[in-house]
Amino acid sequence: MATKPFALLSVSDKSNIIEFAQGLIQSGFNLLSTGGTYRLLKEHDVAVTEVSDYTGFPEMMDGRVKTLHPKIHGGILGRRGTDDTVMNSHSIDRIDLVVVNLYPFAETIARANVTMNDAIENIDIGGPTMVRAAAKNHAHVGIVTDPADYERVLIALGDGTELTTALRYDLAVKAFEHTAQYDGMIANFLGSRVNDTQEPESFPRTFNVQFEKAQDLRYGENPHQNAAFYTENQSLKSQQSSIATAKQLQGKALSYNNIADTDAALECVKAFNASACVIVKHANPCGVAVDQDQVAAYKTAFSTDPESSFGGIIAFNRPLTVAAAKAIIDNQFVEVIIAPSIEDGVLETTATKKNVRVLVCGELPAPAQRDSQLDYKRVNGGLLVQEQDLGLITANDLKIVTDVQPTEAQIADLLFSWNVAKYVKSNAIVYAKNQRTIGVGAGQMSRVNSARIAAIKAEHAGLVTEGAVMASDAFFPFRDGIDNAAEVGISAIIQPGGSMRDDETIAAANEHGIAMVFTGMRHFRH
Ligand SMILES: NC(=O)c1ncn([C@@H]2O[C@H](COP(=O)(O)O)[C@@H](O)[C@H]2O)c1NC=O
Repeated sequence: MATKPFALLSVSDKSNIIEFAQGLIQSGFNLLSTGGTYRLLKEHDVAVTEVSDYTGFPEMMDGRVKTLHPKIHGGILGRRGTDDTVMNSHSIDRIDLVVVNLYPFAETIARANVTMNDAIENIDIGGPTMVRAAAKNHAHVGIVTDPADYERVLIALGDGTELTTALRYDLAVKAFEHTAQYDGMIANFLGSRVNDTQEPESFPRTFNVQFEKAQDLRYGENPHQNAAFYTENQSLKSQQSSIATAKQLQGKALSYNNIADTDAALECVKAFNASACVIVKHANPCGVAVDQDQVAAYKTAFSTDPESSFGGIIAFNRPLTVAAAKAIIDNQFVEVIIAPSIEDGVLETTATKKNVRVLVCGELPAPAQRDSQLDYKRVNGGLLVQEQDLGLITANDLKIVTDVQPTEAQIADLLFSWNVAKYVKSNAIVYAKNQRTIGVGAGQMSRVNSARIAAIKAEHAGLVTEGAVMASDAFFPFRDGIDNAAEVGISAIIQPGGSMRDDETIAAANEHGIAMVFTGMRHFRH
């Protein structure tokens, strides 16, 4: 029987494995390794025994069977103290540390034109078996699945081969999280195809995604609700900027509602190519403006609805300037400011209101380049899953349906208001002029009431609706919405069209001399 325990190294991602192996030898381990890992270590003069020499069985079936042997699994799973006799009688040595990372299934299925055979061959079997065995026996065995842990494991080992109970437990939880995510990915891939076909046919039969806790929250939407913020598992996470990638540079801890509203503001500001400012309150944009001058963009957005902007969330799609930060801090109570980055000096400016949360999220993708993510909505006892609404409309997509043709300036404002309406809860009505909102009517159960509210808000803010354009996130079921728009002086309307009474709304627009365009795309948001 070996006096020193074994560490078994079998890794697909071989980064830093040589240094780690050398460190393990110094700590007092003998090393066991599978083919590819063994060869790499040998090439670097690391003393190591090949698993096949130890078990007496060659690796076979193109690597499908390498470590699946009682001498390996007995060495990992044997209960020290309880199973010593049986281990001795079968010449099974202790394997006290298992270092495994799995076949790259995620990378394989992400490749264009991946074949089903490639995917199947990249389903690791022996690796997860060892990972789960070691994690189960964490009372005695350490399991390392992430090269990022090599350093802390070597430090913890020092000159010995024992890890603390706490570290073994932590590594075991991480190992089960790793295999759960790995198997979830496989189930999603196979479960969204029928009969071994290459192309996905549908959403998977079971929906398996892993979210990692980013932070505990003080409470949820209300103080009597516990809450936490989870972000998508690293391997699935989009690389694009989002609330999940954002870094907080100053201010109080983010609340549940802050995170939800910041997401709404950031996703809305991403819709604009030009420099824009979006102010969100209770998940709805209450002021939006496009202006190269960031201070002007902020001031104009704010002036749409100063009352609602109080305690709002403000998002920019350009680096935050000192001047814009100062304009905000001097002007209003704000919960969160988020921008791709900040200029030098911004934090000195915002520090005067130290509770204000300042976040940077990294450069934003162009509107047409946004990653397609899935949207989830929990219902009691279930989950609704859909593709994110990233539908884009350009001037070329617009169908002019009235006698009056919109001018170029009106088309620009129609598209602006359409972009805002997409981020306003339905029924959504947005009045806009000169690339700024004039009034936003959100979340009403009848469309005409949203239109009335947009007009009331404009009046309240001292803004003129005469000559403004109007966006409606869905078609007008009756002509009353158009009549209402005419009453407040709306000059052009953008809406999806598609109602059985489109003729009536077109006739109403013609009667009032309003230009109207159809997008053919609806943007309900609940
Ligand atoms: N089949 C087995 O018994 C087996 N044992 C370990 N592996 C995997 O083989 C990989 C390492 O292989 P190599 O050292 O040959 O490069 C690791 O990702 C490990 O998880 C196996 N491969 C697949 O199941």
